[in-house]
Amino acid sequence: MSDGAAGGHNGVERRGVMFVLSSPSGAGKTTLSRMLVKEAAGLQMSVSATTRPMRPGEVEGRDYFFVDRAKFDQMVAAGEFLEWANVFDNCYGTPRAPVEAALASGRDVLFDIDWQGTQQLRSHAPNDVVSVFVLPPSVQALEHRLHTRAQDSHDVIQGRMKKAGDEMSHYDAYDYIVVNDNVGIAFESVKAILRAEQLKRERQIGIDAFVRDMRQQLEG
Ligand SMILES: Nc1ncnc2c1ncn2[C@@H]1O[C@H](COP(=O)(O)OP(=O)(O)OP(=O)(O)O)[C@@H](O)[C@H]1O
Ligand SMILES: Nc1nc2c(ncn2[C@@H]2O[C@H](COP(=O)(O)O)[C@@H](O)[C@H]2O)c(=O)[nH]1
Repeated sequence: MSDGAAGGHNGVERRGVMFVLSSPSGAGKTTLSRMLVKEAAGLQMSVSATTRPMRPGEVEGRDYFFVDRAKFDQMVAAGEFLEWANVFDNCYGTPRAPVEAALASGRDVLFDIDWQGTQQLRSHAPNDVVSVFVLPPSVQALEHRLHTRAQDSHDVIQGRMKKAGDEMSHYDAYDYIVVNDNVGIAFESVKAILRAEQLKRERQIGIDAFVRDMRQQLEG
């Protein structure tokens, strides 16, 4: 799925996509994001900062930048976030600098963020954001996934289940909806959306010159 240098498709310069996945907690965003980053060369995961405690198995700088509330507030005040929000009583924010650097070098960026963050990103960059809402196949499957992930306490899981309905109510602000029942099929769907969005004419900013050059060769 690689586009090669500078995000170009067959040598045509292209604007990077800001590819957002949101869902109720446990529907499978992190799973799908990891699969996508492995397969889609040129796609960079945005690593958020959070005040949430680290889960077993999480790695600083890979899963999140784990910071305390004072540091988070300082980052907000310094304008270091592209967006930030309070989710499940913790703060989460997208560091601005890595995203801007990736987009400037022609890479696509993948965001695993909630609906509030998506709204903020969309207001900053309406033409670059492509958003996908991931739904679980059922409420029972969602709860089962949160339990089998086995990384949160019973109380945390109950809290997230209580808020799942609220999170889901924002599905209609998203460009695409993917039901994550079979993970392989959901992955193929998300990958197809990214590919189609990369190929949109308006994102292929080098296409005019590319066609002009060929026409000149044909005419000359
Ligand atoms: N299609 C699927 N079928 C069965 N289990 C799945 C499927 N997709 C993901 N899972 C499992 O469900 C659990 C939750 O998935 P994941 O952590 O990716 O969710 P998430 O949406 O990122 O949650 P959060 O918002 O809390 O970070 C994980 O244990 C994952 O392996
Ligand atoms: N608005 C933002 N939401 C974010 C960001 N990073 C993660 N999230 C969302 O928070 C919840 C909970 O995540 P978890 O890792 O504690 O399970 C989930 O919906 C994420 O998508 C962010 O930078 N901004």
